[in-house]
Amino acid sequence: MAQLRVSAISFLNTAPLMWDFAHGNVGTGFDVHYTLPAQCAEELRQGSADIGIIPVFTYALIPNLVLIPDIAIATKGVVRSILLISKVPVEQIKSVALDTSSRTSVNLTRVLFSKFWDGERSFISHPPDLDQMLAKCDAGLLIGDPALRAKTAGYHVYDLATEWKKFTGKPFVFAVWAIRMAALTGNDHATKVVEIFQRSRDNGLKPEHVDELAREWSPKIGISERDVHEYLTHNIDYHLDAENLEGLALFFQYCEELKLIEKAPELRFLPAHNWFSK
Ligand SMILES: C=C(O[C@@H]1C=C(C(=O)O)C=C[C@H]1O)C(=O)O
Repeated sequence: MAQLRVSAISFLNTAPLMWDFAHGNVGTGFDVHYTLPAQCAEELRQGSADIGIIPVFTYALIPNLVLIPDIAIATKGVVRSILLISKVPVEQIKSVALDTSSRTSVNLTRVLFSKFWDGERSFISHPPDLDQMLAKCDAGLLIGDPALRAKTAGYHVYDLATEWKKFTGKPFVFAVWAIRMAALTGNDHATKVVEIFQRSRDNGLKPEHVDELAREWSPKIGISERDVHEYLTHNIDYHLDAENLEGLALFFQYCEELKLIEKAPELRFLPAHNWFSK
């Protein structure tokens, strides 16, 4: 039986989701590798990966994907790792350098400027290097670990999930586990995928495992164990509950309005029971 190729994200925020994979508790059915969000989506699009924790924006662009229910990288409020860092207050920003790793937050930035921050700005894509970004533009968007590490003293810092919540009253969803339908048909592991990925998330979020992740990641990111702990338990929300789905629906609606996507996609979920027959 072929292994399912899993494209995972190398950022701290996905570490709880990957707990069982990192600790060998899922058997041999999965071939996991780690990359950046934009590349993760690209691998699913090309078919070089079967399952990926894709930027949710790209779900609207890639056909024939299904989602694993109730798992997300989301936030109900402050996210801490999606930052617009600016030399000037937001109303005065004319140009923005957007992190090349991102597909969701770059479009969240466009939505916030268009709908709530008074119109058009110029955008360029740029690798996540804050000094270089701010040498070229008024502001830079950083996501993930580079945002957690960024030295922001002296700049105006906008947490984009906080801004989204301020304007819409809703949570924000950044990433979801998506599967190429074609990869599941006839694969022995297909029937267990939902259970395996949800269990891995639940194990990763057990208090003793969050403590372990905090010890492991604190020196890697250069923030305190307490901050890592807080980030994984309070900032990031790992569930795709009804409230998060509402936030997601509104984001897709705005993306459609602004013609960033052709049409807000219908969300299709993999059922948790034995659905695929061999
Ligand atoms: C909250 C985050 O969500 C990320 C943001 C993404 C994006 O902007 O495309 C994609 C995947 C997520 O890992 C983060 O990494 O900081």
